[in-house]
Amino acid sequence: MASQVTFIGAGNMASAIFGGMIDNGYPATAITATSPDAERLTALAAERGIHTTDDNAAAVAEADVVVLAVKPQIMREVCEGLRDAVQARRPLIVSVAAGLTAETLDTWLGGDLAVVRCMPNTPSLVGAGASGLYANARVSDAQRELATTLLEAVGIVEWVDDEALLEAVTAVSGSGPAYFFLVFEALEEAGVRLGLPAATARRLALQTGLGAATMAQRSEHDPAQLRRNVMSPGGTTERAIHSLEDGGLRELFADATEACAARAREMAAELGESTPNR
Ligand SMILES: NC(=O)C1=CN([C@@H]2O[C@H](COP(=O)(O)OP(=O)(O)OC[C@H]3O[C@@H](n4cnc5c(N)ncnc54)[C@H](OP(=O)(O)O)[C@@H]3O)[C@@H](O)[C@H]2O)C=CC1
Ligand SMILES: O=C(O)[C@@H]1CCC=N1
Repeated sequence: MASQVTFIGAGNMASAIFGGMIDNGYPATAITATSPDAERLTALAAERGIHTTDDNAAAVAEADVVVLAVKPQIMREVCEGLRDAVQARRPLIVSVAAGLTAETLDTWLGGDLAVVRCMPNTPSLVGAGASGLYANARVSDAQRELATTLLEAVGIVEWVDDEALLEAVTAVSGSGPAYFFLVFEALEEAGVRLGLPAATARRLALQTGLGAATMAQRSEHDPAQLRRNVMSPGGTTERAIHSLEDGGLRELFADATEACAARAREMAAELGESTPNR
């Protein structure tokens, strides 16, 4: 029988994950989602066939997995409201919230729980996500598999064995979609400067990004080799790549990801400061 999965919060990230699960054949009747928004719950029940309720604690009573999918700023209040129900049931806790450590969540929920912490990214909303996952010591192999199944419903999953590495995951893939969006913006602007209509430049830039990523995923060659394959000696790409390298592109990415990871650490400290038992 399928594990009972309860989503606390039925917003973008939660609906992407349970939508992906259902599309992959997971029984909708084994899924419950909660929200304070009654209209949203009615629509979700009708469209997806899942159970819905505005009572978080009741939704946890029979759950095998509880996915915490509310904003980090309200997570403490939500967890404290769930504490008794979670301690009575002791389900696997899966959090997709940015910046909150497994230990902080465990403390807010009363302690001694199996907690999986995820860093997803927004392309999960179109089934092309990339998530980094970390499990605390209480998570069993079967629970790891379950967490993998949930997050693989919206993309690829990479496990890290040190929670601090989720900062690196944030720097590469959590925040990463924004880097590529910036590149698309810059490429479109550059195309317009060279005379292309904006719509044409955008379509060409986006399709090129999609094509390059698809090709790199399918190829037996690494991205460096694929890049060299485009760079005919003495040709146009060579000039462009030299210009990007001379402009310090690699160093810019190193600096940007360092800054991102540093901010992830700061945010964890800021959000963790409100931990009751610290
Ligand atoms: N790495 C990344 O890029 C991403 C990370 N995330 C993480 O995912 C989490 C959810 O984000 P996202 O889905 O975008 O946010 P949304 O605002 O779309 O979803 C949060 C949902 O929680 C509901 N909610 C508010 N209060 C409660 C409550 N007390 N009990 C139950 N539900 C409640 C909200 O309802 P209402 O709107 O009515 O208040 C809303 O539907 C965040 O913690 C975020 O950090 C998400 C997206 C990407
Ligand atoms: O920018 C942020 O803080 C969040 C975390 C990763 C992506 N968005």
